[in-house]
Amino acid sequence: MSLSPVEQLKRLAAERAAALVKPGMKLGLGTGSTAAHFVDCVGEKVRDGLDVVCVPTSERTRLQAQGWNIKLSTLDETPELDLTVDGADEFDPALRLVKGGGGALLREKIVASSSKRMVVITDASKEVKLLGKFKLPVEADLFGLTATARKIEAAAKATGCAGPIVLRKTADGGRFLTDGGNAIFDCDFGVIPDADGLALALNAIPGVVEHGLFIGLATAVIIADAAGIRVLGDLSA
Ligand SMILES: O=C(CO)[C@H](O)[C@H](O)COP(=O)(O)O
Repeated sequence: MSLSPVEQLKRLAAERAAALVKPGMKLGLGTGSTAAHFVDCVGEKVRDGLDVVCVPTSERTRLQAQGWNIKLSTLDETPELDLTVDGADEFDPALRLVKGGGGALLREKIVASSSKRMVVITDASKEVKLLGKFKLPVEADLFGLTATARKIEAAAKATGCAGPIVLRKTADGGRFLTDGGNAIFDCDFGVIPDADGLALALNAIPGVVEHGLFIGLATAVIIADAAGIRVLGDLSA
């Protein structure tokens, strides 16, 4: 199957990450079109005899991994992982991420935080100096959504940003629900001048289940562009 140029870059980044996988490892499998290439790479290795056990971050990824006969586990059975590989919607030079474009941010964050290393794979289009080009996904409990949205607005204002907050919809206009049954607000705050402060402020809102700011989780970012592979951070950390 021939891949479009951008899919080729995603595949290249995924292959670099797959080179980190060693027999016996416990892996977290991310969600999204880039992470899907990594699942394919792991699947090919498993087909060739590699023995690993993997925890998927979404039902979508679980189904894809099952298609490859990848041995799957849960964080209840396997609470500590060696390596998680996932995509991102954007990343900054300090390896802070925005994630959740695919709606899997909660499980992605739980899995990444249960992992010794989180390696992000991406093409160069996701690189930013300051986070905020991508609308920040915030996962919220269905109870009291309007009240929660107001608190999110206040948290943004208190940390120097503002903008429309829209409840995510499905393609056919229904309410988008995560694998955990929650809603997602897509927050168009523009540049986020204080991502650390905003993350803390969002953490303090009771109706917020999780948000897409991943801070202090990624240990490396593998970036594929026309010139080849670039790495931010430490792949061995
Ligand atoms: O956070 C995510 C899903 O919740 C994805 O990693 C993110 O949306 C990037 O996806 P893609 O690789 O398709 O651009």
